Amino acid sequence: MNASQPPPVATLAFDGAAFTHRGHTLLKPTTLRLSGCQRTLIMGPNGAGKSLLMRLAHGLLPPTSGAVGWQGTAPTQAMVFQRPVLLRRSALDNLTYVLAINKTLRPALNRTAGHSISRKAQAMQALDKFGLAHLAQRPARVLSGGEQQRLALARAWLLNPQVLFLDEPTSALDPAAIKAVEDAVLEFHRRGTRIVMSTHDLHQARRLADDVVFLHNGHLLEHTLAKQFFSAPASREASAFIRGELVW
Ligand SMILES: Nc1ncnc2c1ncn2[C@@H]1O[C@H](COP(=O)(O)OP(=O)(O)OP(=O)(O)O)[C@@H](O)[C@H]1O
Repeated sequence: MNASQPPPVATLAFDGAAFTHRGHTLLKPTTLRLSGCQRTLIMGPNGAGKSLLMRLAHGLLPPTSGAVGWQGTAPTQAMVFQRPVLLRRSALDNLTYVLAINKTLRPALNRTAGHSISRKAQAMQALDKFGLAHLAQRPARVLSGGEQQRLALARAWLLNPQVLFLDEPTSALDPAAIKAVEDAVLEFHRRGTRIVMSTHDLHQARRLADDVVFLHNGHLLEHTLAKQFFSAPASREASAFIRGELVW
């Protein structure tokens, strides 16, 4: 293996993992393997269980039965939500805070010509990368939806995660902001980050997916290569969803 290549990412395993709340099984027993450094898109109509699956995968929720875990060393992870969770501070301070509390950071940002650079300078680099440098002093919570999402991505960028989870990150954004998020996702992936992202946007999935996990009503119906999913889906529900006929 080339010394500059990132180490392979461990496999995420769902073994009969289910989530039940007040007697309702919202995610039926699910067995799934997510391996390799792919871009996996979790798809399905509203209420299918996409966010639940993402939260179980990222460890934010424990399954009520079955198991979810990494085979091998758990990778470093970050998650970007539909509505970013930002601190009541400036955009810049949201990033310097992350730098202060985390030890594993993007190495290229830690050094300039062999010298370490300040947290503020690293945060400014990340803001600049995501087109937010002019908004550094603006309170994060008054930024527009698209700007907040880019700030969330800049924060994730600083963490240099091996796996990035994104839960419908573009559902409230306009086309230009959607493109900015998609470009960022592609760049994360180019730099060696595994992507697991939920969306109900078929066009977006066609643009981004290597493989697709399709959920309907809490059931995992398909996990297949994107090409196959879009050309010859195996389930009736996925066929209807691709034709735009399956609303929920
Ligand atoms: N923590 C929770 N406790 C109770 N019910 C939940 C919880 N999380 C999700 N649900 C319910 O589980 C079902 C699936 O929700 P989920 O948010 O995973 O769907 P989704 O596929 O992400 O939908 P959307 O596209 O609308 O965001 C919904 O009926 C939701 O109300």
